[in-house]
Amino acid sequence: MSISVKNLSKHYDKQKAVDAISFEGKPGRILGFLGPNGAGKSTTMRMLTGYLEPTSGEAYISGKDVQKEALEAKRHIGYLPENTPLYLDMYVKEFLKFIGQTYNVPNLNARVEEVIKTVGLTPEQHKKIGALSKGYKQRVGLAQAIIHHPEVLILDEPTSGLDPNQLVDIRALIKTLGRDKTVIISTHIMQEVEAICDDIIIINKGKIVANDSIEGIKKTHQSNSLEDIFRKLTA
Ligand SMILES: Nc1ncnc2c1ncn2[C@@H]1O[C@H](COP(=O)(O)OP(=O)(O)OP(=O)(O)O)[C@@H](O)[C@H]1O
Repeated sequence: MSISVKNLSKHYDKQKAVDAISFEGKPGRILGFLGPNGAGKSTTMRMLTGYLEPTSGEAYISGKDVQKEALEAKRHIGYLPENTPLYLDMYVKEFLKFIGQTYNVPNLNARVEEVIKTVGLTPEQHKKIGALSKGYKQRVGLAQAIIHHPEVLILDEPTSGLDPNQLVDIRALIKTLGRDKTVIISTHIMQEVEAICDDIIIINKGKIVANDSIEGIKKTHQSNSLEDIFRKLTA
């Protein structure tokens, strides 16, 4: 499995932000990681990427322990954090080259050109990042996440704040990127899950309350509405 999580927990004092969760992410599938505000989504994502130390439990990316083999694991991870932190004063290409260098990406100039095309940044490629619209900034975020050919993409609320047109474009892009990667995407937007995800995990108060394919969860709950199922499981 490209993503394997075993009994992962994060406690803040007495609060169990993430409480002994286990799940797997499969290659070529997009996994939606859903939950209400404060459920533990970002905390899980940050532990998966090795940026936050778990209180207990393990996470493996492409077979590498994110704590014990952090550098190896990071080579297989493309991460788009919530609110996409970017260097606004850098030019698009300058930034992508900078990120590519940190991963020692071979033939970097050609790879930068390639990712710019892949994410649809061509018309804006000569601008400073600070001058881009939110949708194009998000494309830069996705470009930096894929530049080193990671097997696993971890996307934390990748479409928040986008207008309806950009939303459709970025979702289509994620779907395309997901064909040959394992993607985990955190969101609380049900239409997003319907539009792009194959599998779904619902987390509530730090615990997993559902883990199934989209068809599977609808069948189990005898409902076609993910919104109703979500409310039932997280109320
Ligand atoms: N550094 C921290 N110190 C204390 N509590 C924290 C810290 N980070 C997160 N928490 C708490 O852990 C819980 C889970 O937070 P998390 O950000 O993972 O939720 P989330 O599902 O991503 O929420 P949202 O949808 O609002 O982004 C929340 O109750 C939050 O207040």
